[in-house]
Amino acid sequence: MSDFFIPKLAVVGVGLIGGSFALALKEAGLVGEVVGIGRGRANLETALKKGVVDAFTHSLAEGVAGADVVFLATPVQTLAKVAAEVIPHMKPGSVLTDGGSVKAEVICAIEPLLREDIQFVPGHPVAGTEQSGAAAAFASLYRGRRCILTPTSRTDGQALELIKSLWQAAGSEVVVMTPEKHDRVLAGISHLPHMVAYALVDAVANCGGENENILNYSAGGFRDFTRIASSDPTMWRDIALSNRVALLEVLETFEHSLAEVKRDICQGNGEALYDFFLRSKQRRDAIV
Ligand SMILES: NC(=O)c1ccc[n+]([C@@H]2O[C@H](COP(=O)([O-])OP(=O)(O)OC[C@H]3O[C@@H](n4cnc5c(N)ncnc54)[C@H](O)[C@@H]3O)[C@@H](O)[C@H]2O)c1
Ligand SMILES: O=C(O)C(=O)C[C@]1(C(=O)O)C=C[C@@H](O)C=C1
Repeated sequence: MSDFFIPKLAVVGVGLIGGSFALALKEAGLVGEVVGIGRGRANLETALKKGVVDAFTHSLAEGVAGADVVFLATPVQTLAKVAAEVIPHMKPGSVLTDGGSVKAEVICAIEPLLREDIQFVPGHPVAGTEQSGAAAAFASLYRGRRCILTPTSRTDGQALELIKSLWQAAGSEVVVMTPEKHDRVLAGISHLPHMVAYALVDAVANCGGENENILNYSAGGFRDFTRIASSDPTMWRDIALSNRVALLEVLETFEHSLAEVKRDICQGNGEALYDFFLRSKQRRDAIV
């Protein structure tokens, strides 16, 4: 048995992220019992049936009692509230961690709530799909992906190593960075693309006029580009609001890029358009 076996894991919010974490650790043989905590009974029953959790409860206090690790996987703007309810009931020596997509605001809200005898390791698996709920969870979600951990000066080194080992066991490469850098990077590579995808669907839906839904003619290009616009609106509302400063900055940069394309089209400047498209093609080709 590994020296970081977790006898009891509590997962608050048994959806895509929390459920997949539980499944990955179960598959790796690193957890004993998994208790799921949530609000919707049907989702928790699905989780139980799929073997994502071994038991579930609607009570945060009951669910986290005796747990060695508590993983928070609810929408970003609920994390601090959930943490406030969970922390008083956690076992001394246990570790609290999370999978929220925004870090600085969440950490600022959670750290003052911590007790001396529990540790907090903020994290974010950079992996997901446009699906949500326990039905969407799968054990290999994190395989070959990155997980970013954002420790602060208050984060305990041993707890950080434990959570790092768990994500590695789930198949992820673990990267450590500051919460502020995390939020800037994610604003660009994740939050902006989701805003653009939602806006694109809206814009194209409005292009056909009142009597025609031109989305019905959409093919590969539109569907590939907008897959992520099928993501959960609650999750993305929370991310947009919690990372508003970094997101507004990248939205402005995006507006400049779009304005450049628009200007070159307007001026019939084929050379500039070609150079612009080539530069972007080369940059994208280099990462896929
Ligand atoms: N979906 C992704 O691609 C992705 C990737 C990385 C991180 N994240 C982050 O992980 C977290 C969970 O996302 P997800 O995709 O698993 O969402 P999800 O909707 O699949 O699961 C979230 C679960 O939390 C439950 N929940 C909501 N509020 C709650 C509360 N107050 N108390 C208890 N349970 C509550 C919901 O009922 C749901 O079952 C979010 O913070 C999200 O930003 C998502
Ligand atoms: O692949 C997807 O559907 C995702 O949206 C996953 C994705 C992203 O890559 O932007 C979304 C949000 C996260 O916090 C991390 C990953």
